[in-house]
Amino acid sequence: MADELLTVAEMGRADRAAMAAGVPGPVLMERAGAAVAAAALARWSPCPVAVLCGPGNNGGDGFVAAHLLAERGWPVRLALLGEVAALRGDAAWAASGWTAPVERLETGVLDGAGLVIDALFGAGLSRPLDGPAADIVGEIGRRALPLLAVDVPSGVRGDDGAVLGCAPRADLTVTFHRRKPAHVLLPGRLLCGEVVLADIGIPDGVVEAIAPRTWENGPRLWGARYPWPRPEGHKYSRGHALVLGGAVMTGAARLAARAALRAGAGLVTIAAPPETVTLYALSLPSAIVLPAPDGAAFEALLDDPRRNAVLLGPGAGPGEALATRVLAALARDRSGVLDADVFTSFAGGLEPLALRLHDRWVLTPHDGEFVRLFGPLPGSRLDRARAAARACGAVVLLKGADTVVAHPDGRAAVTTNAPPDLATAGSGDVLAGLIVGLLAQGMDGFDAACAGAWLHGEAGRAVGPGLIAEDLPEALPAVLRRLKADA
Ligand SMILES: NC(=O)C1=CN([C@@H]2O[C@H](COP(=O)(O)OP(=O)(O)OC[C@H]3O[C@@H](n4cnc5c(N)ncnc54)[C@H](O)[C@@H]3O)[C@@H](O)[C@H]2O)[C@@H](O)CC1
Ligand SMILES: Nc1ncnc2c1ncn2[C@@H]1O[C@H](COP(=O)(O)OP(=O)(O)O)[C@@H](O)[C@H]1O
Ligand SMILES: [K+]
Repeated sequence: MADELLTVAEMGRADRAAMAAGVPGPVLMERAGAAVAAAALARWSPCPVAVLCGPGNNGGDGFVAAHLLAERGWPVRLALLGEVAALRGDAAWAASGWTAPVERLETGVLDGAGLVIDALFGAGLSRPLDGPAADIVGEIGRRALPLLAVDVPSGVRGDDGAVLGCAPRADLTVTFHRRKPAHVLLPGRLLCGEVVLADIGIPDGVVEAIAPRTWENGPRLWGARYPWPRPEGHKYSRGHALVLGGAVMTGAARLAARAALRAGAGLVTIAAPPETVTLYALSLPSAIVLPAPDGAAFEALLDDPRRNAVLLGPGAGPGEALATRVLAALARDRSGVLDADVFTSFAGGLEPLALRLHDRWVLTPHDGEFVRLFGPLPGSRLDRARAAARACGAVVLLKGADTVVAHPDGRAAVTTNAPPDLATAGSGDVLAGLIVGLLAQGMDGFDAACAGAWLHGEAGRAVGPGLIAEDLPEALPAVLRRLKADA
């Protein structure tokens, strides 16, 4: 499945470009409807079907699919929101191929149905569902009917996966040409069920011309630049990460350091408060643990240019001391990750960071931390992460079930492989460690954030139920072995 995600406007451009290149609208609609019918035939045994059509082209796809399923002998009832006479363009053409009755959109059309095809609204959804459309969506849920959604479950907004009014939960969603953000962002992703991407013959070259800026996160995005160890390499050629260790919450930096080592950093130094040196050293034999009693000692560690990537925040404790160390790291030519307590330390005061950040730094806030630093930005998680990256000049990774990575230049990726088992204390520290480990090996900020989030998700899946954060670094070798085998 292609990784690019098209906005509704970009998909409209793709449709128009295809038509301009000589593929007529009805041909696109015929192929879209045929893909819907094929998906129904592939997944369900013949059964009575209720096809629910809306007033636009999404409804047009429904008319085509209804016709093809009826041709195959499936008992089909079709109901339309509005009047046939009001249909325009390709949808009117599609309706003309349906000679059986067109029913009014009422819940009675669901009686006896073994499958519902939802072709009410797709890309054209412009306001919350109400009236008969909302009634029937509610009834589909109450009756728990199997559902195939055309393009998106009706009520889900294509650009951000938000639900306008209400939307049904589909078992299968058939979408066309490329997926939309709604197929990967929550809650849309959860309402789509399985997503099938159908080729409707939009010519090669259309996507390249549109040059989309959003992707599903996965190895195809960054795998070619993954920093596998080279035969002639040595530990000094694999980067050296410096992790600021806290005095009280020592687990966070320990998890992060371990993850940085597992990600392949050649060396990891933990800058530790003197009284904690033994603790850090005993629990992490492969890390270097050095005492850093004050800011000057930390700066001395930073001054060694071999320590090329820095992680600050996990377990560090918020406040002036952390803020000073962050600014010291940013004053040097390093890459790094800012996480956790950094966001509290700079709450409401982005400017000192924004002045110094650049795109070899990655900020990894969860939603709460994000608001603390960037304020309540409007829009979807994609919009907010993009706006934040632009505002601070660094890569922003907004954590959650649908983690978004955004670059200041507008590129963004949505991570879809993370299981909810990752929602456990310390899991974010591991993520920060993975990213700093990849940065130390020379990956750029966007690649490192995307790769780190994806590896984190895969490690989470490998462990599954019962996962605790300590398991994640240990799960990494098997994940990396598979990644390398597939490369
Ligand atoms: N050539 C094309 O443009 C193609 C379009 N395709 C299909 O066409 C769909 C997009 O078609 P449209 O742009 O016509 O949009 P839709 O069919 O999604 O809906 C547009 C219509 O619904 C009305 N509407 C929007 N929200 C409403 C609400 N909440 N309550 C009541 N009415 C509402 C609008 O006023 C408009 O009349 C895609 O999702 C896809 O399924 C496919 O056939 C492939 C080719
Ligand atoms: N429901 C979920 N599904 C998938 N991943 C999740 C979910 N909730 C949280 N996560 C992931 O778990 C990690 C939690 O990080 P964070 O909130 O910083 O925890 P901590 O500070 O305890 O380490 C993040 O990578 C986040 O994306
Ligand atoms: K739909």
